[in-house]
Amino acid sequence: MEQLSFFDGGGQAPKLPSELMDYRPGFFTRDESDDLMQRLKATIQWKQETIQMYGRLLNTPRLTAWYGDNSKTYAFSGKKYDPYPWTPELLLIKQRVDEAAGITFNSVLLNDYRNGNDSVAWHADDEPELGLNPIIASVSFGQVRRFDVRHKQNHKLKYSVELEHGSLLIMKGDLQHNWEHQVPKSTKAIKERINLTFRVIS
Ligand SMILES: O=C(O)CCC(=O)C(=O)O
Ligand SMILES: [Fe+2]
Repeated sequence: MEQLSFFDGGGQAPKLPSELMDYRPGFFTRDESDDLMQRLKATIQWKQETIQMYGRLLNTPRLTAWYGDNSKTYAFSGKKYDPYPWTPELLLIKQRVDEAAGITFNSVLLNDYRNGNDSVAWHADDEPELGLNPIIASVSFGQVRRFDVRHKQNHKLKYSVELEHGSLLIMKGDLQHNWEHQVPKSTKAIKERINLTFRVIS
């Protein structure tokens, strides 16, 4: 097993541990990625969800959408979702991702980070219907954003990767069990990013 590195915030980000994450930049070509980003922006039924926090109703800081096989409902942040049926764009992406991961995914959660103010807070995708140590395949289009991973018991154990336009990140091992991840806000004026996380829901 590889030695875990401490991330000091400066210098080079450590190499990603291959038992947790497999990062493939350029999984989709630039032309494919430009085209898919535009099509997803136009065709996905994006929604601004709300979350109950500290007794207040807050807007989720990004737009989301849930697609997949119609029998697979998904409970997320205390709500139940019925997925929309697969679209041609999603099936095209899913086919490539299924092949790369060697898995037939049955659902996808989409996130639209409209600008640097949109983000996802520290969490793990550890809902029971995903099973123990699930494989989740994450596809990114548009603005490069930083994806941080930290160990739940030791926040100094931390990795970061810049998720590029057209990239694939396969999350595996105990990443959803012993680690958590985030996409932090950015104070810079940055563009839109769309992320898709393909999952197997039981
Ligand atoms: O946008 C990303 O790269 C991660 C999204 C994520 O963690 C999630 O939807 O559960
Ligand atoms: Fe996640």
